[in-house]
Amino acid sequence: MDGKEISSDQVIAEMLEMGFEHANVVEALKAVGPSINSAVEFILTSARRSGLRASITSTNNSRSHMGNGMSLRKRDLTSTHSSSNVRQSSMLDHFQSTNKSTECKTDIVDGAPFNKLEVLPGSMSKHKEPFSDIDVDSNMHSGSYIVDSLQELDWEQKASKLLQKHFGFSSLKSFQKEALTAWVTHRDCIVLAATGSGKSLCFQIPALLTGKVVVVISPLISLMHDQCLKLARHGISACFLGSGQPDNTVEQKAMRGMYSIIYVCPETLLRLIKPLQKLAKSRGIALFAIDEVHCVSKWGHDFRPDYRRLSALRENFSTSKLEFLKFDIPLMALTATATNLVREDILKSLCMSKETKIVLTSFFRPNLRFFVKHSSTSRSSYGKDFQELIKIYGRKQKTDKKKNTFISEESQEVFNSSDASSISDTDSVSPYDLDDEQDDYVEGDLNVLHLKSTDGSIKGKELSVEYLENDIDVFQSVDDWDVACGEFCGQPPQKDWELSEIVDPPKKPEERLKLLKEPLEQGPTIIYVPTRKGTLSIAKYLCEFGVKAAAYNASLPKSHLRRVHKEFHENTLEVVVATVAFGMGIDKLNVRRIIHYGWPQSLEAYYQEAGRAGRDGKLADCILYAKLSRVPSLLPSRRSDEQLKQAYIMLSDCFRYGMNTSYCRAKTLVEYFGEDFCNQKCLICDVCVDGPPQMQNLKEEALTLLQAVAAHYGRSSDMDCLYDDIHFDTEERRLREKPSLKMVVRKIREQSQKFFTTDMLWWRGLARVMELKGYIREGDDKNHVQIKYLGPTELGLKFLNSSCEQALYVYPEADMLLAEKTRKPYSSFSDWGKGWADPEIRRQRLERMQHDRKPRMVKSPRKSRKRKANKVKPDLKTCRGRLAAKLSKHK
Ligand SMILES: Nc1ncnc2c1ncn2[C@@H]1O[C@H](COP(=O)(O)OP(=O)(O)OP(=O)(O)O)[C@@H](O)[C@H]1O
Ligand SMILES: [Mg+2]
Repeated sequence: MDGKEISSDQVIAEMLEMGFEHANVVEALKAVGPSINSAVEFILTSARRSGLRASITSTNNSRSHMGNGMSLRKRDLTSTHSSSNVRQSSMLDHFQSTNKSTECKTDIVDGAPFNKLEVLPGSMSKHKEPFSDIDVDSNMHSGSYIVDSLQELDWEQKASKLLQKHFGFSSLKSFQKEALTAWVTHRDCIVLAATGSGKSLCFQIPALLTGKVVVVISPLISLMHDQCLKLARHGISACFLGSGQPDNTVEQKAMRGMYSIIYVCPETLLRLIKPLQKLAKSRGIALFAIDEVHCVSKWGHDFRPDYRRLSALRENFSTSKLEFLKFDIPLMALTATATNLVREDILKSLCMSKETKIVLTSFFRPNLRFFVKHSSTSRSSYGKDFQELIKIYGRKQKTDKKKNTFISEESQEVFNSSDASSISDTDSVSPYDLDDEQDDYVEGDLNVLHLKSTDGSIKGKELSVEYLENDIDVFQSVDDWDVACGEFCGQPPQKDWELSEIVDPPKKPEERLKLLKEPLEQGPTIIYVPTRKGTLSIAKYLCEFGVKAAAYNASLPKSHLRRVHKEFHENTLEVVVATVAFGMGIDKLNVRRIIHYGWPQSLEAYYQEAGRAGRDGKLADCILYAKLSRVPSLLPSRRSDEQLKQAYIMLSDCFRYGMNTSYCRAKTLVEYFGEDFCNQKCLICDVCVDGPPQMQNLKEEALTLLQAVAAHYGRSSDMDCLYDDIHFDTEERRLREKPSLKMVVRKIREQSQKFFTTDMLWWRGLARVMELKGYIREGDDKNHVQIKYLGPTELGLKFLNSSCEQALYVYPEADMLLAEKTRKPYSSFSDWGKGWADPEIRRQRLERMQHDRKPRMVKSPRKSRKRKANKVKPDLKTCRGRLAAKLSKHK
């Protein structure tokens, strides 16, 4: 008996579910009685004895008997397969998950790592031998098995059963079905599905369906660890390999086929090609899944060079390389954030087949409410910005700091030792927010400046520790995780899914509108900040108000980080204030708010982080607090020239997202990823709720700006334009060929009565709008987040020249509105106001303002030298030559 009384019917039912044929089971029961173990043993040995012929016959019989799944058949099964042989691995899962045998009962210690595979049922022991010893039929290969067994079993039905049994879900989502259908038909597949939509199941199910191994390539040890832990809870054995794996026997065991799912980082995978080829021959590899596949692409937001080398998968696991394969082992690439460009790059870099199936789900998450709010994101704005959080989570009185601070003592020390004074306290819109030099530097909030090297990359030693999260794999070393044993036994599935109720997010507009009236349910908040210091400072602030908050960044002690993870998952922590190190794959259902406190570096990163909210389908908020008056800067990272350029483009897209006032936020986001958003609006973001601002006819302003630009390039004289009064003297033109926005606005203010009080910030917005309309272009060949040096376009010149009366109605953007709001009410009657009317006084004032200006950052001597060198007056001959060339070019 298998540890307890069990009837023949039960044994038959269990074994049928495991995939054995009815006839074989009945025969086995006749021979050994109602014992699953003995019956399995009997079938396996008799199959081996009879040269596997019998099982083929029965497979065919059962196929006709079951009569389903035939449409999936791609090729004839000419080889001999040992269904029993391959099903041994299903058995492994089965025993681990159902805990039916006495042996299993002793093996599985609740919550403890699974380290006693050696004492699994006797039938398994053959497969515990080193792979060189495995008795493998050379005709048995992963591909034909999949087709064979899945046809006979109706994979959809079987998958549903497994889903219910292991995960407690009633059905596969349609995109999961699509991805699995591609896999069943041996096709490569790219799965592009929203964050939290359930991509992992697409590669977990194949392991359960076939009993073969699924190899998952993942970028972070923490992510692998997290997933292994979850799988174990759902009764699926898994392990992760790589530098973070403390137990060196795990790798050998994995290569012998003892885990259903193996997580590896790309480097490890490349090292293990040979053993994996042997594994493909022995237990079989059902699938290679490349999770977070956007890491492959240089155009993505989280490029990892090692991911590019994963083309080795196609090279080494194809029919041309491995004779025993009948088709290439399928690749499944998964991500939540890939633009069209990134998708193309993935296909090419991984050498995916021409028939690759692209499974695309909507990126739209109807239960997420997006907001953008202006804030200086400095200490002085905490009170205003976190008022709501304190109201929700805070205890009644300001509490004893020490008692309630969820920052470990070590991190407290880090905080105390940091120079808090370096955190800017200003909340006002400064006329210097548009800093001419800003984009030449990589700078941050904390006055920490880092120069790029001449090749555009950033030297390692010059990187600030404040921002390094992108360059550090937070948990990549052995010490980082207290993993007593890096293997995860499939324990009997626990019904922990019942703890969190998952609802279908509202799809219909009326349902979404209803959300507006609903308060957010209870649940934790994650605040993402760009700097490590910021995490400490905000967490400390919140703790002082009794909020259970904790900081999380890569510099903090690992014990603290582990505690934060644990308490966050256990709902003990209310707010985690983190850098991007609190990273990919955080899968907690009830996160109610994701707050970004400072500009993210790309919309991809933003959407991925924001996507951690509301995975239970209930309403959740994604709020971006950013200093809208300031053009964001790139955080330091090692980048090639090409990557730097791309990084600027992505940051610029993100900046535009923040500046937008008229286009639904959700629509912007999903369209960014190439999706046609079928809804006009999400109805619940700030733009949809508040409505766009009133359109303004800015024709005069636009013409004035164009006129000033054209004048600089010497184009106004040959044109019949209305605004001929703005001119640059030739000296100015000679000294600086490219007119910066600042310079142009200064000219406009000086020479046009009407515009002398207008704010720089306002013109910045207009310049961006005009760039989008194609009237002006960036006149510099360097990278900028926002148009900086203005150049006219043909379309712009046409517009300038046209005598058409048509108005130019545009929606003012966020910076323009901000400028209007903070506009100083200069009265034309005040002395100050009158002074501005006088060109000489105005010139003096502007000059004084330039002088009074405090340096915003420590500028490196090297850069200053460069700038000085730029200012050296060129000789007359050179200037004339340049001007002549320019004019002839324009004519
Ligand atoms: N068929 C299903 N029915 C109901 N819930 C599901 C289903 N498939 C997956 N889920 C649940 O969806 C949640 C998210 O799953 P998963 O971590 O795989 O998401 P993901 O798409 O990989 O997200 P990310 O992009 O953040 O990695 C999990 O809690 C999972 O249990
Ligand atoms: Mg995932």
